[in-house]
Order: sequence, then C-alpha cells, then structure tokens
Amino acid sequence: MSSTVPKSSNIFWHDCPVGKTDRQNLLKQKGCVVWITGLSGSGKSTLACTLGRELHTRGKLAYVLDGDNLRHGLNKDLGFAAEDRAENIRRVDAGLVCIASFISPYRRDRESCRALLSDGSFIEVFLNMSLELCEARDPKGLYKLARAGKIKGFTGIDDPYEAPLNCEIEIKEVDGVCPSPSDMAAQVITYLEDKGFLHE
Ligand SMILES: Nc1ncnc2c1ncn2[C@@H]1O[C@H](COP(=O)(O)OS(=O)(=O)O)[C@@H](OP(=O)(O)O)[C@H]1O
Ligand SMILES: Nc1ncnc2c1ncn2[C@@H]1O[C@H](COP(=O)(O)OP(=O)(O)O)[C@@H](O)[C@H]1O
Repeated sequence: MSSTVPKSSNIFWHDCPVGKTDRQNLLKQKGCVVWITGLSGSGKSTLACTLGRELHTRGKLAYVLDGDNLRHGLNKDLGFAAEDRAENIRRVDAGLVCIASFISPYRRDRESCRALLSDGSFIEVFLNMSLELCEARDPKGLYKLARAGKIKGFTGIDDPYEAPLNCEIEIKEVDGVCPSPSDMAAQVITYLEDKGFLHE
C-alpha cells in the first residue's frame, strides 16, 4: 500500500560550511548556466562539447547537460508533449559552469530557468540555423521520418520552435555558411571572459 505522507515531509535543511562563493573562489570562476537552444541538428551538442573541452583546457570546471543524453536516464519517463518538454527543462538545475543543450522550444520554459538566476548568470545562446540547414544535416534521420509522418510532433516540422527575443548570444550562418565548432565556442568564451565569469 502506498504511503499518504507527502514525499517532502519530515525533512530539515542542514547548513553546510562551504558555500557557493567559497567554491567560486577555489575554482577561480563564477558559476553560470550557458543555455544552448536551437532546432534539432543546429549544432547544440557539438557546441556544448567543444565549449566544455575548451573550458577544461583552461582549467575551468564545466559540466554538459544534454537533452538527448538526459533522456536516456533521469528524464527517460518524459516524451515530447508540451508538458513533458517543460518538465524536461525544469529538472535541469545550475551548478558550476553548466552547459545545457536542449531544443527547449518554448520561451516560457527558458524564461523560467532564467528567473532562477537573477544575477545575469543565465546566458542564453541561440543557434540560429535555418531549418533547411538542419534538415540537410539530419544526422539521425529524424527529419526524414518526421516528413514521412513516422514521427509526430517534431520540432520545426509539425511542432513549434519559439526563437529567443533577447538572448545573450546569437550564432548564425554567414552567407549560408555555419561558423566552425571552434569559432562557435570562441564566441561564447569571449562573452564569458568579458562578463568576468572566468577570472585570471
Ligand atoms: N518529436 C521530437 N521533437 C524534437 N526532437 C525529438 C523528437 N523526438 C525525438 N527527438 C530527439 O530528442 C532530442 C531533443 O531532446 P531535448 O530534450 O533537447 O528536447 S526538448 O528540449 O525537451 O524539446 C533531439 O535531439 P537533438 O537533435 O540533439 O536536438 C532528437 O534527437
Ligand atoms: N559548426 C558546425 N559546422 C559544421 N557542421 C556542424 C557544426 N556543428 C554541428 N555540425 C554537424 O551537424 C550535425 C548536428 O549537430 P549536433 O551537434 O548533433 O546538433 P544538435 O545537438 O543541435 O542536434 C552533426 O552531424 C554535426 O557534426
């Protein structure tokens, strides 16, 4: 028989002597969330991994949270209905330099993550690649399946993607050409340096 006691009863907060500021001083960095949003195939995972590698090389602690990967474990109970996509995003919380890579198609979900971080440490990166480019890449063959009606509710095909209105960083094609992965990462690193997230 299941208990009627709510899951969060009889628990007490235990203060820890090492806080966020201590960790930031130790690591010589300021915690932030780099939130990468864009269509499937726009390059989110590629940018997340290239950026994670570059920060690691510089001795900065970063952790990549990727939608596709999380859906193999923590979020495997979730599908792609609007409420499931919202829950998928809600479960991602900030830690160090947290690199979050999700389609995150709805503005309200991205804004509710932004609202958790009031001090400018939510950095929204919009991979503004055209549907044509993403569909031409189609590394997993999902656009093809969606066009054939074999996947329903695919973002950009028969499900919405709400582009950011005021993101911190926009990465887009120049004359139809996408910047290289290292150029994309460099654009984010420059922002982090300029805003003082990477001391020294
Ligand atoms: N219906 C539908 N729409 C969009 N994407 C789909 C769908 N079904 C499966 N996939 C695969 O799931 C990956 C996106 O997962 P996310 O967690 O980033 O999506 S979301 O933020 O909850 O919208 C996405 O991976 P990426 O290509 O890395 O974006 C797809 O491989
Ligand atoms: N800057 C880039 N230039 C050229 N190809 C890229 C670039 N970024 C990603 N790709 C390629 O595009 C495809 C989709 O990239 P991926 O990172 O998996 O996108 P997403 O995570 O948004 O679905 C992959 O085959 C990847 O190698």
